[in-house]
Formats: sequence, C-alpha cells, structure tokens
Amino acid sequence: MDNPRQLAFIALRSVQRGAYADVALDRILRQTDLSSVDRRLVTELVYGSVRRQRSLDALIDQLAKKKAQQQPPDLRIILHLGLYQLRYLDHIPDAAAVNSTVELAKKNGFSGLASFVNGFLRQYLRLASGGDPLELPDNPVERLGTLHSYPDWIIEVWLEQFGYQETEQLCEWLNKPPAIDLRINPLRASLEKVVAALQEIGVNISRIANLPQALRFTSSTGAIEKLPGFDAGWWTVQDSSAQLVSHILDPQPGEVVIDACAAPGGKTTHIAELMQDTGTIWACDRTVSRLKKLQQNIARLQLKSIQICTGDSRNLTQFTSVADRVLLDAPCSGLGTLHRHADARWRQTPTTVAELVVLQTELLTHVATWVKPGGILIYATCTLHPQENEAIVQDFLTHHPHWRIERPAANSIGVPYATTAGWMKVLPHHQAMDGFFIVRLQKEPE
Ligand SMILES: C[S@@+](CC[C@H](N)C(=O)[O-])C[C@H]1O[C@@H](n2cnc3c(N)ncnc32)[C@H](O)[C@@H]1O
Repeated sequence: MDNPRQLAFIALRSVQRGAYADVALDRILRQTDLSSVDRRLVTELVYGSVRRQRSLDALIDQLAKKKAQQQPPDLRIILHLGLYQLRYLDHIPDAAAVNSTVELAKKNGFSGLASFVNGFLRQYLRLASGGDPLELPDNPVERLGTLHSYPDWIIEVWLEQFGYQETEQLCEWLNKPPAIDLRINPLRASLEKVVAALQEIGVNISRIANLPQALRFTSSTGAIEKLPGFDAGWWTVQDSSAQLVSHILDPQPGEVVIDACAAPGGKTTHIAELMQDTGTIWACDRTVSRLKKLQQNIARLQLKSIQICTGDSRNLTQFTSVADRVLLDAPCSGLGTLHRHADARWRQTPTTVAELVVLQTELLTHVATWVKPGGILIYATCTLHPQENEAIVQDFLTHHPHWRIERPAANSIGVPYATTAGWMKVLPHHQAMDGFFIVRLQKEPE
C-alpha cells in the first residue's frame, strides 16, 4: 500500500469528490510510514496535479479520443498523474513515469486500458521532443489560463490590473512551491539564537530584508514542530507579508488593540509581541475551531495580554470607541496565496468573491465604530482582487468622511509597497512574498 503514486491517486480521488487537497493529503500521509523523500513525492504529485488540472485536461482533450470530462473519473486522475510527472518533474525518468502510470491503471481497474495509457503518455513524449505539445488558444485570457492552469476569471482580473507580462509572471510565481518563513518571538529568543540552533542541526535559513523578526528556510526542514525552539515559543511560522501587517499597525505598549478576525492568531500574537505583552488585545473570531488553534498558539508563545472573544464581529456591540487600534484582516478570496492552497483557484468563483465583498464591507463598517477618535484601523487581505481591496476602501471613505488614508511615513516599513493612492500592495512576483493588500486608516481626532 505504501506506493507513493497509489497514495497520491487515493488522495486525488478524495479531492475529486470534494475534499480539500491539504486535508486529503494529510489524511493519507498520516496513515503511512513513508520516507521523507516519498512523502515529498506524494505531496508534489497531489498538489501539482490539482494545481495544473486545466493544463493537464487540455492535453487530454487534445491527445485522447475522449475529452478529459468524458474519461472515467479515476482514469482521468491517473492520466493527470502520468502527464504531471512527464511535464513538470525533472527528477523522474520518463520511462519510470510511464511504467508506473501503466501499473497504476492496472491496479485500479483499468487493465483493459493499460495499452491506451502507455500509448497516450508515449505520444505526449514523442510530441514533446519537438516542442511543447500543448496547443494554446489565441485569446490572451484563455491562452494564459490554459498554459498556467488558472480559471479565466482570475486571469481577467489580473490582466486588467497588471497587463499581460506581469500577469504571466504572477501566474508562474504562484505555481511554485511556497517558501516557509518564521517570525522570531523577541520575548523568548533572539534572532541569532534561533539561527544558531537551526544551523546546528543542519537547517539553513536566511534573513529577510527590512523585516526585523523574519527568517526564511532555504533548505528542507522535516517536521516543523520538531525543530528547536518550537515548543519553547521562540518562533512562529508566518509569511513575511503577514508579518508586515502588524508592523504597519504599529501597536504601542499599554494600548487597547482589537483584532476583529483573529484566528488562528498569526497577527494577534505578533501584536502582543510588539506590545511586549502589555496592554489589552481582544482577539475576535466567529470560527470556534480556528480559535482553538489561537489558544494553542497563545499558550505555546506564553503570552498573557490576549483575551478571546467568540462571535460575529459584525454584531459585537461592547467595543464602541474603546480601541486605540483595530486590525481587520478580512476573510478574502486568497488570490495572493494560491501557491499555498493548490485547490483554491478552483474553489473561488466570481460569486464567492461577490459574497465576500458584502461581508468585508459589513465588517469594515462595523469595526470602524470600535476605534477611538484619532485611532488607527488597518484593513488587510491576502488577495489581489480590486473589488475586495481598492473598491472596499474607496466605498468606505465615501461613506465615512471622518476617516482618511494614512500613507506610510518616510523610511517606514511600508514604503517599498506603497502606491500613489496611499495603500500598500505586496506583489509576490516582485517581492517574493505572499500577495497582500494593506491600508492604514485614521479616524479624525475629536
Ligand atoms: C484571513 S483569516 C484571519 C487570519 C488571522 N488574522 C491570522 O493572522 O492568523 C479570516 C478570519 O476571519 C474569520 N471570520 C470570517 N467572518 C467573520 C465574522 N463575520 N466575524 C468574525 N470573524 C470572521 C474567519 O473565521 C477567519 O479566521
């Protein structure tokens, strides 16, 4: 049973039936005792096949008699697995990819189609020896969508924002495996201490320009929770651009700060660290399971200044005008973090975005009432969709004349990401971090 390709096939079958890719993968990996090399292969095959689904289907449509949608669902997965290895993985010899895919077909009820699978993959290889066999439409939206495997609507949103060349770079960047960054907890350890402890066990790590607490792994790590300092609360896994958000909030010791969408607490715990664990931080969220993770993180990092408030932040009435600063790290379509969630591009749609826009508007309108006169409100998302970012802020300012955008001060941490409008945008293909939108709003003093 511990055959990596068979395990990938089982996980992909769950994904096809509606499971989240990370959940399906985690379930399958927990049941096995694979070497770390094989675990990496299963992970790559599952995430890669999901991510590249559109391109792989286009090749099936082109090269097989039956279109991808008309293939038996399990056979379609097997063809995806074979094609994915041939097209995207350099370290697997072609013969091994073809033979193992034929075996997979035989093992999973397609013995009668083994020669079709063999012929199909060998035809792909023959064509690939003379250039890319994937035929691309002329229309730029479908062309980028087919080549880089994104739905047309995402390509349209990005083409309008960034133009063809930048969109293509962004698509390519978000198809690469994500980096893992750490945020050092200065209340428990210094950056130097963490670097030394990791280097001692052969894990390589580098600093990230302009982010005082950030480190990025540059070699493989094994299980993160087993690395030195995790249990002792020396550090937290958090992408650099997410770290940027709390620095831009700039909370001060002793203040009252509310994090309106806090779980699992990446930014709340960062805020507590920046405030030297003084003052009061309210961590609000409506998802109980995610709040449990927040609680675990607070305990591991040994923080005392955070209070949890469970509920829908649109309905919480106890916080009117109490906060020096409020963070709204809003639920969003996550188009800036597609590299971390292989199936997200297929789950989000223009309809889910429209629903999110309503939620984001309602949240922003309500949590703005929590800020004291003269106080600060940060609106942030990890998406690159103007309806969820620029349009939300413009609409808010139109209806709230006592608020204004505060631009990043000269030499401050937000400057490299600033736009002429005053908000900040982190573009993954420029800054090598998750995509983020961050704006700092100030309420008029009394
Ligand atoms: C982007 S995530 C927050 C991530 C978190 N700030 C961090 O850094 O770890 C958005 C969160 O919003 C929460 N959420 C969504 N709708 C909400 C609502 N109406 N009220 C409160 N929380 C909500 C979700 O449960 C989710 O945890």
